[in-house]
Amino acid sequence: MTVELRVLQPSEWDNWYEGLEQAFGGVRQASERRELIRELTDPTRAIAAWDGAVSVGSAGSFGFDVTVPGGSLVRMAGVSEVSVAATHRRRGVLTSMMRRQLDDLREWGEPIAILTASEPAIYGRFGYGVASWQLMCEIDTSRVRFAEPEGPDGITLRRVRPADGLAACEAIYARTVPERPGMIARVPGWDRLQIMDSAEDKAGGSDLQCVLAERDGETVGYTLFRNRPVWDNAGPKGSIQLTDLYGLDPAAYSALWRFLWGIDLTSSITSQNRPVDDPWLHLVSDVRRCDVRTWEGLYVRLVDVGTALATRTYRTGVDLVLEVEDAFCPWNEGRWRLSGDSKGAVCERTADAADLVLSVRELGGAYMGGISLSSLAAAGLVREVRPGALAQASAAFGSDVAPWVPHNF
Ligand SMILES: CC(=O)SCCNC(=O)CCNC(=O)[C@H](O)C(C)(C)COP(=O)(O)OP(=O)(O)OC[C@H]1O[C@@H](n2cnc3c(N)ncnc32)[C@H](O)[C@@H]1OP(=O)(O)O
Repeated sequence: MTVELRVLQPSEWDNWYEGLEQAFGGVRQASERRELIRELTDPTRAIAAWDGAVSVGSAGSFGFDVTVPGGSLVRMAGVSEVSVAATHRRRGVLTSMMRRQLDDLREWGEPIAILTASEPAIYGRFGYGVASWQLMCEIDTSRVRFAEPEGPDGITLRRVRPADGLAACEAIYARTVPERPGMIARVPGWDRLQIMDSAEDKAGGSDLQCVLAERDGETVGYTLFRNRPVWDNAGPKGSIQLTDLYGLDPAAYSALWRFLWGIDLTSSITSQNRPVDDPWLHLVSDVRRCDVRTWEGLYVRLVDVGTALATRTYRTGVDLVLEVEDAFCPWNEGRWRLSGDSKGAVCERTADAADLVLSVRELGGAYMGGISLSSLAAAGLVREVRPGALAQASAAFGSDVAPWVPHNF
């Protein structure tokens, strides 16, 4: 077997994408979704692995602007479309594509790569660290009360067709992007993916539904969801499957949750991906009956440690030397002095003694402010050399708002 890696040619896209679909189980996606993905895929950023004329591997990336702690947007490579044919697995094809991709990103001057993984065991070896958790829930709305704060909110709700409400929803989404690390600014085209409504998206549920929250004629929030009607011997037991819910203020946010809670003939709300500090957790009468679970969400890989650490700000002042281990990208190895605060940062090579020793994977994990360096140290993954350095670094890297990635890619 000789596998050759090449940049994808547009004419090869069908072959390449079919290989990807095969690797994920062989179910062909709806043509509308396929065509949109084709449009969104930049072939010049996509790696194709070929065994003769057969496409046996894929690895793409999208250029995204992502919020980092402090609120600014930083260009990152959103790695996706990764697959190796079942006939060619466990022979190093993925490893060779990851090698090529990280070399390319370095050459293109893109200091950070991010992804969400199909399985947690895959990407740590390439220097990706878990940088956020996401919350899943199944709320028993027949037993759990939504204890909304009292007071007039002036909110009215309006149901619209998702396509008709898209511009208003996207305007709300855009306003929330700078408020939370990990949020990805929408690139034109990706908004259409949000309201795609093929049979595979519905999976037994209704068409996608959209409700806008408005105050004085201004949109101040929205929710996208499906209703999945279920009846059993005891009567109706439908479920609301929540896709999106954003409110610009507490009143708009609560009004949307209250609305979902009260939909007749349903007794649960489920979501696969909410932030771990979602405010509704404080507004329910019985959080145990909300069946809250967590998954790891975003993975971060610092491609160029110096540039990456200098592109975010720090919650408190920091001035210390990090000794970084990075076997897969050895150009990052060695000691870096990081000095910064809430206004900006500098990170440069130094010959000074190390204050903290850690691998690039842990540094990527801590980058978005949601995984504390102290907890990584407690796990034995960060070593404090100078007493006090860990507390200083952990406070500086942290974020008040948990990182979260609601944007699929
Ligand atoms: C960002 C995204 O797109 S996530 C989507 C990832 N794609 C999928 O999950 C689709 C289904 N799976 C696949 O296509 C393939 O199994 C891949 C892409 C995950 C792995 O491809 P392979 O070519 O088999 O990986 P490769 O041979 O380079 O493996 C490198 C190492 O990772 C390990 N590894 C690879 N995949 C997995 C896995 N799913 N679980 C655990 N270990 C894994 C290998 O055992 C190997 O370990 P070793 O170095 O200790 O021997």
